[in-house]
Amino acid sequence: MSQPPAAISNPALPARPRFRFGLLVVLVLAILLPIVPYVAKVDHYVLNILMQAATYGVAVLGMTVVLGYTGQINLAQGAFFGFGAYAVALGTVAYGLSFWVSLLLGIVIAGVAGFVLGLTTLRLGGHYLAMITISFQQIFDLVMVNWADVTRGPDGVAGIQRPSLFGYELSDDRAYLAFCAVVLYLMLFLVWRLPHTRLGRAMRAVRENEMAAEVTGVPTLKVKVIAFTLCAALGGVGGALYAAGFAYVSPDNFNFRVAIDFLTMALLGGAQSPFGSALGTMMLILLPEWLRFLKEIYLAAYGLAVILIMVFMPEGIWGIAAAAWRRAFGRAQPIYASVPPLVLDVPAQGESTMLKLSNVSKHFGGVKAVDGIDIDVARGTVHALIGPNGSGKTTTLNVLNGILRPTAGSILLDGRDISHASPHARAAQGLGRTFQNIRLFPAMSALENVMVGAQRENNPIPGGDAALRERALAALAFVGLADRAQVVVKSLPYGHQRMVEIARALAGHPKLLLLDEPAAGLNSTEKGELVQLLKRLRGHGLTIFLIEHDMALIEQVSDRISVLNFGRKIADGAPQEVLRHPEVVKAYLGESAHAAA
Ligand SMILES: Nc1ncnc2c1ncn2[C@@H]1O[C@H](COP(=O)(O)OP(=O)(O)OP(=O)(O)O)[C@@H](O)[C@H]1O
Repeated sequence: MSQPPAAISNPALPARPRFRFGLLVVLVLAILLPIVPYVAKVDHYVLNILMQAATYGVAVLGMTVVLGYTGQINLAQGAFFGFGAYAVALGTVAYGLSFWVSLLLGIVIAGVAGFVLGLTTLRLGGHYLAMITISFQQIFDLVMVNWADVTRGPDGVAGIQRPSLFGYELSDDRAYLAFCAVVLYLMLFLVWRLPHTRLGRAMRAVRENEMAAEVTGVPTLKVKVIAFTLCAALGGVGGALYAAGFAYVSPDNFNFRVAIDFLTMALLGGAQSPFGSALGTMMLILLPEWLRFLKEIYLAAYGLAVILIMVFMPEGIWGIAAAAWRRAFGRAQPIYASVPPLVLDVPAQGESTMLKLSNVSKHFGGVKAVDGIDIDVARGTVHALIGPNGSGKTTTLNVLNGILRPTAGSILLDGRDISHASPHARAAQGLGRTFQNIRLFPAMSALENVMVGAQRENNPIPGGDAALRERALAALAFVGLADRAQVVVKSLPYGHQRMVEIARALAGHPKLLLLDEPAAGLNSTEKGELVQLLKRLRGHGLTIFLIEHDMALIEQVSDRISVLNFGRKIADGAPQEVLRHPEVVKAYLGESAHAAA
C-alpha cells in the first residue's frame, strides 16, 4: 500500500504564548519536598506524615489508571498495597531476602493478583465489580489476620530494614523520604504520559463508551485487565515502600478503610489526572492534622469537608483548577495547513460479495426480531437496508458486528466467517460502524476519537503515534473537520459529531462500512453534505451497508435495497424496482393505502 507523504507542516501557531508557569510551580514544589528536611529543621512526626503521603501517593496513582483513565471501580487497592508491604516485610524479616528482591516480588504478586481478579471479574461492571473488589479486600484482611503461621496475624511484622542504594544507607528518614519522592515522581511521570499512548487512548475510550470502543476495535476486556494489573502493581510498589518506611506492618494498615481512603484521595484530588491523585493524597493525609484543633467535632468536620468537595467538585480539585487554568492560559488550537489525502485502500480483488448473510436469525425469547434473512452485499456498492420501525434493521446491524450473537445463521465478510468473532475482532477484519444514537468518546478531542479508530488491529498503517495522528487528520479532513481536530467532541454541534463518527470508522480502513441511520437528526444542508460524502466514498470503491429512513437519501445513494418487515426480508433489488414493490408499499403505508393505490 502506498502511504501518503508526511505533510502536516504547520502544527501550531499559538495566538497566545504557551504558559508554562503551572508546570514550573509543580516542579519547584516537587523538588523542594525532599530537600526541605535537609535545610530546615523538620521533626520526625512531619517526616512520617510526608513519607505516608509519598507511599500512599504511589498507590493512589494506580486509582488514576483504573478509575480515572479506564472508568473501572477498584475497592481492593488496600489489599494490593498490602501485598507489596507484606512481601517486603516477610521477605526481608522472615526469609532474609534483600529489600530489592522483596520489592520486585511484591510488585509481581500484587500485579498477578490484580490480573487474576481483573480477568475473572471485569466482564462485570458497576455495582458487581464494586462488590467483588470489596469482597476481595475483606478476604485479604481475613487471611492476613488468621493465617498467623505465615503472616504473623494481628501482631504484624516488626523490624523491617530500610535498603541501601548504591552503597548509600537509606536508614535516615530524610534520605528515605527523598527516595520515596523520587519513586513517586517517576511513577507520576509514567502515569501522566500514559493517556497519550495507544494503550492510554484505548483506556479512555473504554471509560467514555465501552461499546463504541469495542466496535471501533479496542479489545476492551484486555485493556481493562491491563489497567487493573497496572493499578495493582502500583499498589504493590507503594506498599513495599511503606513497609520499609515504617519498619512495621499489621493487617490494620491494609484493610477496607485504607482502600476507601485511596478511592477518596483519587476522587477528591481528581481521578483523571495523576496530579489530582497526588494532590488528593496530600490533602487527605494533611486534612486531619489541620482539623485537629477542632477536637471532638474534628471527625465530623473532616467528613463534611470531604463530602462538600466531592459533591461540588465532581472532577476533583485538580479538575476544577486545571479547567480554570486552561480558560485563562490555554493554548491556541493548532492550525493544520496541509493534511494528506485519505487513502481508503479498498482491495480491488477478492470475493465479489463483500458481505454474505445466510439464514441469519436473532430471537429475543418469543420476539423474532430477525428471522432467517439472506442478504448479499456486493463489493464496492452502497446497499441500503430499510423497513418500518421495529422491523429488525438495528438488530441485524448489531448481529453483524458482534454486539449480539445470532440465534442461527452465518456471516461471511470478504469470504471469511466472522459469525462467532467478538466485535473488536470484526473491526480488526475491516468492519467499521456508526450508531443510530451517536456513540463517540465525549471527553476526548475529535482527533483522539479518530485516532482510536486508526489504531485498530491490522490497520495497514505504521504503528507509531505520528502515523496514527496523520491518518486521523486525513480522515477528519475527508469529512471536512480537520480544523476542529483539537475540539473536545462533546462541544461540537450534532452534525459535526455524526461526521466525526464516520471519520473514526474511516480511519480504520474499513472493508465494509456499516452506517445506522446516518441522516437522523441532520438538517437539510447537512443531509446534502452527507449525500455528497457517501457518493465520494462510493467513488473510492468503499462498500457501504446502510440503514436509513430518509427515502430521498436512499434513492440518491443506493445501488441496491433490501427491505425488512417483522424480521423477514420481503424485497431485495434495485431501488426503483424495490420502492414500487407491492409488499414494500403495503409494509410502509398499510393494507388500506396499498389497496387504494
Ligand atoms: N434487546 C432486546 N430485547 C427484546 N426485544 C428487542 C431487543 N432489541 C430489539 N428488540 C425488538 O426487536 C424488534 C426489532 O427491533 P429493531 O430495533 O432491530 O428494529 P428497527 O427496524 O431497527 O427499528 P427502528 O427503525 O425503529 O430503529 C422490535 O420489536 C424490538 O422491540
